[in-house]
Amino acid sequence: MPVPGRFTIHARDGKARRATLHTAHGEIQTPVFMPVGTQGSVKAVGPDDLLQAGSQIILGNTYHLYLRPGDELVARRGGLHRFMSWDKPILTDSGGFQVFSLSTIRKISEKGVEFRSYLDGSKHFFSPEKAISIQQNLGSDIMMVLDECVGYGADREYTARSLERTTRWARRCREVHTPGADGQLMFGIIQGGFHEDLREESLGQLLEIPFEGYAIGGLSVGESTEDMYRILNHIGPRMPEEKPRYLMGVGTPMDILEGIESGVDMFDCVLPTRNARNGTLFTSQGKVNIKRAEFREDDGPLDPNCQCYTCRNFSRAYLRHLYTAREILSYRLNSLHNIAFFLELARQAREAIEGGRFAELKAHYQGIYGTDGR
Ligand SMILES: CC1(C)O[C@@H]2[C@@H](CO[C@@]3(CNc4nc5cc6c(=O)[nH]c(N)nc6cc5[nH]4)OC(C)(C)O[C@@H]23)O1
Ligand SMILES: [Zn+2]
Repeated sequence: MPVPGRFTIHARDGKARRATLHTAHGEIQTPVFMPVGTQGSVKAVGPDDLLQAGSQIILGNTYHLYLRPGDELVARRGGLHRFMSWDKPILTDSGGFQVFSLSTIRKISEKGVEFRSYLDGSKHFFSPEKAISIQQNLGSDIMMVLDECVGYGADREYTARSLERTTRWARRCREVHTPGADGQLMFGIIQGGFHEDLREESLGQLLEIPFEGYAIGGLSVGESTEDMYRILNHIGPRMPEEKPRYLMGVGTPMDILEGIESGVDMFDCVLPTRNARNGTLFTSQGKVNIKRAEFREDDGPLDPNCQCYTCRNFSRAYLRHLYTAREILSYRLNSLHNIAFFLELARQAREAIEGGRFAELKAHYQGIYGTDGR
C-alpha cells in the first residue's frame, strides 16, 4: 500500500533526479509539469483532455476557490476532486501569493493578511491556520503553507524580516495539520528574495519543521532570467535531497529545463494555457504565432512531431482561421496542444535522466528556444 509522501529517487543525471512521489490520489512521476486550474478548471480543457494529454497532477488555488464558490461549498460537494471530476492528484497554492498579486488594499501582520476580494471588494482575512483549513476543505493532496512573497526589488532588510515571519507562519500551518492526516501532504516555501544568504537562512529555518516537500517561492515575479537562475542554481541543490522540490510559477520550457538541471522535481505555470489564448504556441521547432498571415493556406499540422489531438486532426490554416474568427474552439485546440507540449517536455526529461542524456536534451532545446525561451 503506497504511503502518501513517500518519495523514491530512481535515477540521477548530475543534479537532475528521476523520482516517484506517492500521494493519496496516486503516484506522480517526476520531473513533472502541473497544468494550472486556478478556479477548479484548467481553462478551456476538460479532465478527459488532461488525462489524454498525460497530465498526472493539476493545480488549484485557495484564494480563488475560497472567494468563489467557497471552500465550504466545495467541501459539501465532496471536495475538489469530486467537484471537478478529477481523481488524480491536486496541489493547491495557499493564496499568499495571489493576495499579494491580485488583491487591493491588503494589510499584513503577524496574525496573517487582510485583503479585499478582487471580485466585490469585500474584506477577508487569511491566517496561516485559515489557509490550511481551506485546503483541507478542498481536500488537495499537496497543501502549501501561507507565505509572503516579497516583490522583486524589495529591500534586503524587509526581505529578511519577512522570511522570519514566513517561517513562523509555516510552523503554525504545520501545527494545525498532523503529517499525513487524511493523506494530505504539506510543503514549506523558501523565501529570501534574491539574496543567497537569506535564501539559505529561510531554508535552514524550514528544515526544522517536518514538511513532506519544499518549494522555492519568490521567483518568476518579474526578475531577469539571470537573477532567477542565480537563485535557482544556489538553493535548488541545497534543498533536502530525499524530499520533492517544487519551483512555483515556472515557467518557459528553458526555465523548466534549467530548474531540472538544478535538482527541481515539480513545476507549474499558466504559460501554456495563457499563451494558447493569445495564439502563441510552443512546438518542437520553436514558438509559432498562429495568427501570422504565413499560415493562411498552410495545410500542415501545427507541430509534425506532436501526437496531440490538435496536431493529429487540424491544419495550421484552420487553427489560424479559428483564432482570427475568435472561435471558442481556438482556445480549446491551442490549449490542448500547449499543455501536451509542456507535458511531453517533462516526459522527455524523465526519459533523458534515466538514460544519462539530460545535458543533450537541454542543449537540443537551447538550440531551438535560446537560453531562456522568452
Ligand atoms: C511566468 C508567468 C507566465 O506566470 C504568470 C506570470 C507572472 O508570474 C506568475 C507565476 N509566478 C509565480 N511566482 C510565484 C511565487 C509564489 C510564492 O512565492 N508563494 C506562493 N505561495 N505561491 C507563488 C506562486 C507563484 N507564481 O504569477 C502570477 C501572477 C500568478 O501569474 C503567473 O508570468
Ligand atoms: Zn500538438
